[in-house]
Amino acid sequence: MSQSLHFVVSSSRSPNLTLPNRSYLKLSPPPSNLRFPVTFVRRPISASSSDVDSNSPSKVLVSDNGKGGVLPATSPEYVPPPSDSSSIDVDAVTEADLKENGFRSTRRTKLVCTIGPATCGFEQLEALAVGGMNVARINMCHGSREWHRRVIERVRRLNEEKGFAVAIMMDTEGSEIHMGELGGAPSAKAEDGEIWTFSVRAFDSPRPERTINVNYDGFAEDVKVGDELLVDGGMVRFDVIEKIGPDVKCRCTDPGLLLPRANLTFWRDGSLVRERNAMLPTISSKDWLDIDFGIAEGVDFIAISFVKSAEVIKHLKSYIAARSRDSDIAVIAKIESIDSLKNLEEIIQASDGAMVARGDLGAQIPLEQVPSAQQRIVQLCRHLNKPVIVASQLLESMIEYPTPTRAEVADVSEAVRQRADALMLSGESAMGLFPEKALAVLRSVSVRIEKWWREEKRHEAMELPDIASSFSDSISEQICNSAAKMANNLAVDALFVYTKTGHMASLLSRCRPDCPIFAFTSTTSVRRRLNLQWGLIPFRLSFSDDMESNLNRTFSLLKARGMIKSGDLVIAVSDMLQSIQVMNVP
Ligand SMILES: Nc1ncnc2c1ncn2[C@@H]1O[C@H](COP(=O)(O)OP(=O)(O)OP(=O)(O)O)[C@@H](O)[C@H]1O
Ligand SMILES: CC(=O)C(=O)O
Ligand SMILES: [K+]
Ligand SMILES: [Mg+2]
Repeated sequence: MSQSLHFVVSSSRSPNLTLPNRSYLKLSPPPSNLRFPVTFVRRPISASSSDVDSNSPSKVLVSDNGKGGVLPATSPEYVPPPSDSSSIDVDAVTEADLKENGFRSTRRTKLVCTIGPATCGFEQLEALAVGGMNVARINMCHGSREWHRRVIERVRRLNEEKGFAVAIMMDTEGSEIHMGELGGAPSAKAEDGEIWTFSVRAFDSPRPERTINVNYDGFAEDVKVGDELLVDGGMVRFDVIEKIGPDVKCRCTDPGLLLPRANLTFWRDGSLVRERNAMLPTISSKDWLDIDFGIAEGVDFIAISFVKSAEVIKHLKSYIAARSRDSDIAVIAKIESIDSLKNLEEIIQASDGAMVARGDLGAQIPLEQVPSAQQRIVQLCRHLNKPVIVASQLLESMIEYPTPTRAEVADVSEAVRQRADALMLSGESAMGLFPEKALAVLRSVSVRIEKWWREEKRHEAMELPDIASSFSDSISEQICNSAAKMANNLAVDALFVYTKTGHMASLLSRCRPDCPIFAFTSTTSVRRRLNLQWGLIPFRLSFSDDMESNLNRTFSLLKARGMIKSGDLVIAVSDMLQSIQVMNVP
């Protein structure tokens, strides 16, 4: 195509217009059944180089060497272009990836890293960002607020100084039952047959031998002699043998390492016991203080642990809306309890995203039910257009070893094949010996499985249900579905979406198209949030309502930085003008 083909479907938002339920737009012949004006224009789109910010440096920081390794940063003094109206913000890693590997091999699956003692330094955080971390997660179960504040500060500085858009996710502690600290010890070993005391009493240090504090006051009343007590979902097991007031004596039946603040569950006749602890609030008083902290620090996501119902999500969202200036903190529901599975659809509907928190989920339902629960949650999230994270033990052995087990690679592959939005590292990045290597494994497995899926055309003919709640939403949804389908049929190089709130970008992402989606948005907070969603490459760019000038500017800016070239075929949509445009980059 030497000349660009440019067609616009425009509609006013008149409610009298009816859009056929699923009418995919075809290039030729023009659709005759659409009842709003359709214009086809054949004309080249011209780009003027005067728009290019001549100051934008486009030095390459790093790149993937195609074997899953990272080439070292060559330019530590890299300064990103200034965020003024004439520039476009994208990080150096994405830029290098696009230039060197082309659009097709960009990674679509996003990566979340839990930050802990192994990764909290500036250089360590930078290494993770360079290695592809899209979201940094801080877990309020561990560390002080001051510790978390410093991590947030460093991530923000990294974004400002190096042009990254790493988002921050704060994860609440929740009212789970867990052990206390081990008096400063990193762990304690429980041996087979040993008698340990679990008590709601707090102890002065040093902690009495073989004694563990439990954070839940009702513990001794809820458990019964004969119950089985599981630490961290079964890493260590005890039988309850005697109750003496606040103390519960237990015999170790599966020896292992007890870690500070490890999660505790108790089981009776093969099922999880949910006595009064089932009445514990999802958001504890400590969680509310942490949430206030998160709002004040302007985190991008708040993940709520042990969600039981949609009500708590709605409650938190209204709390955030009342307190946060732009109320743009997204709420992620962690699916890790039996109740959350019972109320799954309502919970996901009320949330801005979900996490398959397999660690605690596997301590609440039989392990063999976790894979089907994962598949159900991932599918439902995609149907409802909510980003979904698959979390816990993806590369657990890499806490200690530099290579993963084959089974772990297969597990990561399965999550990628399910087209989850994001994969998460927990202990691997928080306290493991090989955080960067673990991240590199997630990256290379993602890229490889995504490619395999495209080559084999393994995309299931997934009919996405209509989810729009208004007529204008319905137009957006149909446009995105059609644009994604056209992008696959025409094998375009990239989809462009100009979006203020990110909604159109997420609708495109939901279709999981073969090509990457360049999402242009004018605010840095929306850019960071889009970083959690499958296939989106978020750019910050100020743009107008005039799509032609937006496109011309974008082409000039991206061409000047070598990120696209003349002849690339692009489909563009926007949430200002409801249109689909197909064109070659001039
Ligand atoms: N901020 C921190 N300070 C110290 N250790 C941490 C921190 N964050 C995580 N860790 C360590 O990494 C491990 C894994 O982290 P992760 O966030 O998965 O926590 P978790 O305790 O398993 O609970 P959750 O169910 O909330 O994920 C923790 O058990 C803890 O040992
Ligand atoms: C991530 C988390 O909370 C879990 O897997 O339990
Ligand atoms: K947590
Ligand atoms: Mg959990």
